[in-house]
This record gives sequence, C-alpha cells and structure tokens, in this order.
Amino acid sequence: MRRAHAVADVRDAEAALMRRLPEGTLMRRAAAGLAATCAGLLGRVYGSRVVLLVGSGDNGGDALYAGALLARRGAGVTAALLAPERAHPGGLDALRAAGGLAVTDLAAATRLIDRADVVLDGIVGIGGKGGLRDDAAPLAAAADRSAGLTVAVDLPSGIDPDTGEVPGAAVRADVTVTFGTHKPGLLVDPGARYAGAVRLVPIGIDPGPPVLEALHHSDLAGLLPVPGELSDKYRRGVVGVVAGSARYPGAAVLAVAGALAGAAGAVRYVGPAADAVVRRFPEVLVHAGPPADAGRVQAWVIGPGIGDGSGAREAIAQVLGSGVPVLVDADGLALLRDTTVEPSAELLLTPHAGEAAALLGTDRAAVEAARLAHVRELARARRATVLLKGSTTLVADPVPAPVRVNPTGTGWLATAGSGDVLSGLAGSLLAAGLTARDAGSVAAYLHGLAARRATGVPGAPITAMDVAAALPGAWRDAVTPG
Ligand SMILES: NC(=O)C1=CN([C@@H]2O[C@H](COP(=O)(O)OP(=O)(O)OC[C@H]3O[C@@H](n4cnc5c(N)ncnc54)[C@H](O)[C@@H]3O)[C@@H](O)[C@H]2O)[C@@H](O)CC1
Ligand SMILES: [K+]
Repeated sequence: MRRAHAVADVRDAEAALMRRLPEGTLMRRAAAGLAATCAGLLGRVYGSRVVLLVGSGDNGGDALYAGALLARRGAGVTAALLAPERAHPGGLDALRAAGGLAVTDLAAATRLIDRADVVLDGIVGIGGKGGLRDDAAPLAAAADRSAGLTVAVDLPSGIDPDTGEVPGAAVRADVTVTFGTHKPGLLVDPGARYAGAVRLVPIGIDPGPPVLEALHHSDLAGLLPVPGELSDKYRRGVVGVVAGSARYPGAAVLAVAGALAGAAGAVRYVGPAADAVVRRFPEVLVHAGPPADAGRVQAWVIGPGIGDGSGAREAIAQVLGSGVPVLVDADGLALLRDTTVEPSAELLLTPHAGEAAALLGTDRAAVEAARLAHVRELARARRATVLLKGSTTLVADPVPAPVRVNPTGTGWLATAGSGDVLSGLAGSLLAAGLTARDAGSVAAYLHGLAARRATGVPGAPITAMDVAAALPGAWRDAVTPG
C-alpha cells in the first residue's frame, strides 16, 4: 500500500525527529536522495548542465544542497534565486563552495533553463499555498519548454500538497522526488498529472495514520476472495443487477459482464433486457422484476441505463430497503436524489464528476478541481461509501478513514459503457462479502489493470466489452506472487 500523509502530520513527525538528530540531518538525507535521483537521470553527471529554481524556504534548501552534491561530481550548476535575500544560507554556501553559481536575473535564468539537462524545482514544497507567484510562473513555463528533465523537489511547485488542487500556474515535472512519505497532492488529480513519476526518499519520519492510500499489486491477493472447498454458488454470493431497459439493453449486458468477472457465484439480472442478457450470457439467472420478487441476493447493483420511469423508482426503493449492500450508479444516482428510503445496509455510490456534482448541488468543474474535498463531502452527506470515477478514482468512506486512490487508471478507460462494467464488478465483490470500501477500490484497481491489458503498449482504443473480457487476466495478474 502506498500511503500519503497530511502536511501537518509530516511537519509534526519531522519536528519530533529533528529534536533527536543533529541539525540539518533531515535536509542532508533529502538532498542526498534528490542528488542520487538526478545523477541516475543524467547518466553522466560530469559536464552536465543543471539549473536549480530556488524559492525562499527549505524546499529551495534541498535543491541547493543537492546542487552542491552534483557540482562536486562535475556538473555545471546554477541556482536561480527567486528571493535572493531569503534563499537558504547554508545551502547557498554549500553550492558556492562546490563551485556552483547563483543568479538573480530571472531572464538570464530562463535562457539557462532552455539549455539545461536537468531543472530542479525547489520553488516551494509543503509550505506552498496558492498557485505559483507571478515571478515564478515564467521559470516553470521555461522548464516545461526545455528539452531537459524537470525534477520536482518534494512536489511540483504550485500544486496544493494536501489536496492536489492546482489553483494557478504550476511546474510540470517529469519526476518528483518526495521525502519521508507521499503527499496527497501527488496522488490526486489534477496535481498528480503534474508530478510525473514519483520517487520516495525515506528520511526516517513516522507521520502516523495516512489520509490517503493507494492499493498495490501485493495488497490484492489479501483482499480478493478465494472459494473454499465447501463453497457453492450461494456461499460465494449472488449479485443482483438492475440495469438496462428494453430500449437500452447494452447497459444491462455490460453491467452483467462486469458482475460475471467478479467474485460472486451467480449473477441474477432483473429488468426488461433479459433476452439480450441471456443471449449473451446463458449462465445468468433472469427475472423481469421487480427486484423484491426476484429471489435472494447478497448485494444489488442498480442504475446503469434504467432511466427514470416508475419501474426504476420502485426498484430503487426496493433494493435500498432490502437489507443487503447496494451499489448505485448512473441513472440510479439521479433517482437517489428524490428517494426518501433510508438504505438498510452498506451503500456504495459510483458517480463520475458530473453525477457527484448533481448530488452535491454544484457543478462538474468544481468537483474536478477539488476531487478529494468533494468525494469526502458526498460520502458524509449521503452516509455512503463513494467511488468518484476519473483518472485518479477515489473511494471515500462516510466515517473518518484514509481515502483510497486508484493507481491503475488509463485514459483509454474513458469509453462508453466502461462504468457499467465497473459497477457490475464492484457489486459482485460486495456480494462476495467485501466491504464497500474494499469492493470499490479493488474493482477500480482490477478495472484499470484490465483496461491496460486490453489496450496494450503503447495503447489503442478499447471498448467496454474489451475491458470486461480482460478482467479474468487482470485478476490472475493481481494474485500472482512477485
Ligand atoms: N521540515 C523538514 O524537516 C524537512 C523539510 N524539507 C523540505 O522543506 C520543505 C518545506 O520547507 P518550508 O517549510 O520552508 O516551506 P517551502 O520551502 O515549501 O515554502 C515556504 C516558502 O515559500 C513561500 N511561498 C509560499 N507559497 C508560495 C507560492 N505559491 N509561490 C512562491 N512562494 C511561496 C513562503 O513565503 C515561504 O517563504 C519541504 O517541502 C521539503 O522540501 C526536507 O529538507 C526534509 C526535511
Ligand atoms: K518544489
């Protein structure tokens, strides 16, 4: 599991450790890790051209000390000082002693950036608030244009460390070297898109419980159910799928395809698209509805393609009151706004940003810009686990717990019907007994992995059915040790 911690907890942990260590130890550890990463990226340090963008805080100090280490190995290192009178004095001395230069003329610095092999962004780190200031923005733009690599120190300057919000200009890094632990902004979009490949340099801090966590391959085996010797289809769980309509049978077929690839022992389809479902999947139990008459299930999935007719309204009221966990997606989310039925068991909502915005009474752009805040708010407001779809899918619980962020997404997943496959899959995991939080995050992980398998390298368009078809392979991948 990759974990990210709140800035306040990082600062407390750093302060606690610094009291026990000689002054400057942590910054030296950070700078050593940073310099080692740069050296690896440069290949040959001797004769390389390195530009440091240095702000007024310790983030700039890290860049200066790392620059000094590179200068000692023969790199030509120039520091562009954004706040010359406040640049880290020890770092500046170290750089100069190692033969590095410092400039304060930012136009000259921009020309150096154009020819640099590596640009180190030490403008701001966890002390940053708001977007990049006006004087720093042209340097960030120059680094973006430069053919050299941009390495962010701790995090790309301009992204909010705690939320991943990007309120203005920001540095676009190829690589981010972060210290002690991940910062939430590195894992959540839009910030995550600015971070490039993230490398963690341990500095010995213990910041306590995380606010964000990302499943890793090695976590999946422990979360995915394995049928025991005594399992039969009912013990493995039956998932009921209320999806599609006579007019839109496709959503039913896709949600069922996702559910069949999950862990449930059987899939029960309920709705008017039974013919299309059975033609494609003869193994599915079908019922015209309503859900209350369809037989026992251990979890319901409701929503994809069901529209907003009276049948759909009756169905959502019935499943919410059924006493088993319910996943609500797509059209079901719109119906949720009007229903007065209190859910009688765990509830998992799977909106995209637009659907989340409608439930919260805000607009899509606001949700996209502050995904972490909105997923938490929706989970609290609806007292439900919420899976907010997107390039960094988030899963938040209504109770205080680390938000899960999915690391396996790919842009190719933005294809019609892929959400229906995801809801079927997650519902199937709910029926198999996973909590809403685990079902949502494991489903997002496998779904992303399946899309990556289907799209291949370097990638090509895929359909939602391709994703569903790749799910068994993704599952096998995920539980294969090593
Ligand atoms: N505290 C520690 O023990 C360690 C800190 N380290 C480094 O120190 C950093 C934190 O240092 P600081 O607390 O000094 O804070 P930063 O260096 O992140 O930034 C604070 C300074 O930036 C200015 N600033 C804030 N927002 C800005 C913006 N949008 N544009 C331009 N300037 C802005 C502030 O006026 C302040 O002077 C970490 O990110 C990390 O790189 C590492 O050396 C590891 C150890
Ligand atoms: K930075």
